[in-house]
Amino acid sequence: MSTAAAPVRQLDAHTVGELREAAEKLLAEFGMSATSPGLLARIRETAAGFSDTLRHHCRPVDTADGLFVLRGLEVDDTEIGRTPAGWATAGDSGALYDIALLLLATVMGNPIAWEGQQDGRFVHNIVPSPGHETEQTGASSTVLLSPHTEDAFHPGRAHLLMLGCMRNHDHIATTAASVRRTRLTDADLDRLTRAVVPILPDDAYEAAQNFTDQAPPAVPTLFATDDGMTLRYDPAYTPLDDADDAYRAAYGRLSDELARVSVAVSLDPGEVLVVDNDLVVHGRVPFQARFDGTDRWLKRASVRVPGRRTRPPAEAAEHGYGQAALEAHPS
Ligand SMILES: O=C(O)CCC(=O)C(=O)O
Ligand SMILES: [Fe+2]
Repeated sequence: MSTAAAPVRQLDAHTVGELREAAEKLLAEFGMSATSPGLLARIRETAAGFSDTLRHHCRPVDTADGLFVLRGLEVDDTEIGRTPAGWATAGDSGALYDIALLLLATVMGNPIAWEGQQDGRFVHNIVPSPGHETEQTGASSTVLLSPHTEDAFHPGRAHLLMLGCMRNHDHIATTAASVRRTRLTDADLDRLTRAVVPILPDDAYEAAQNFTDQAPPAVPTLFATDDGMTLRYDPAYTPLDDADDAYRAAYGRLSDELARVSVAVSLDPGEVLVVDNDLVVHGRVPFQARFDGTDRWLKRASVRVPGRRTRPPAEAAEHGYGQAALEAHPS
């Protein structure tokens, strides 16, 4: 893994001010709730009025890295208070940044929330939680969070994943690997674009894991678009034992390639990592949590981009294990 610099989009002071003032105004107007329908409507209005400069910084990912870092926002380490001990007790901690993230997300597309995840909130708190150290979820710490497509089990998953950093004293890196940087033989590409095995719901979705109404659909790992390859990948939740040897071997070579091209991005407070969830798989290095209120703390938003053609049309028929995402801005 390399720590090669991710493409950075630096916001100038004026544009940061524009974003911050808008977020402060909405927070003052709506109190502390980051998800009321009234607030969401005002977020949409406000984002529509943003300057061309701010909008330009929110343009789609435009390199094969499949990601960028928005830099310029500042986070006052004292003002934000203690890192919550878990998402369930986070409440409105850092609510200003929930709103700032939703404003940016709304410029990029339509933020989504899942009823079955973090109480249906549009912005998730990603913090290490005692008792969850070794899980394959964002609450883990001592294990490597292996590279995955976010919400890979679902056809309505995000096109973009945004991770905004509140605190990261120990410089713990998010990992990211773009399928557009991998090299695979035509034979492997051919195998991996076939629908052979399903991707099952991850441990963040208890209700989906109990869904037994219909069989899990087999889905392709890779999909060739006019603009290049996209991927849907979550090995920890893919029953590869059900695939034949040739498929397993090809999948293994894809995993090796993703590891080879993986970059480590250690976010500083105020930075927002934007990952194209169709091009890039992300994860996190293992770390020792502090559990003393000063732990690493990220805010996460998921965004759909209307009209994208990065996925196989057959996805439209998938049941999504009974889960549905809520869109912040009804179309
Ligand atoms: O903690 C991180 O850097 C990433 C965690 C993750 O996979 C996520 O938030 O979706
Ligand atoms: Fe993730």
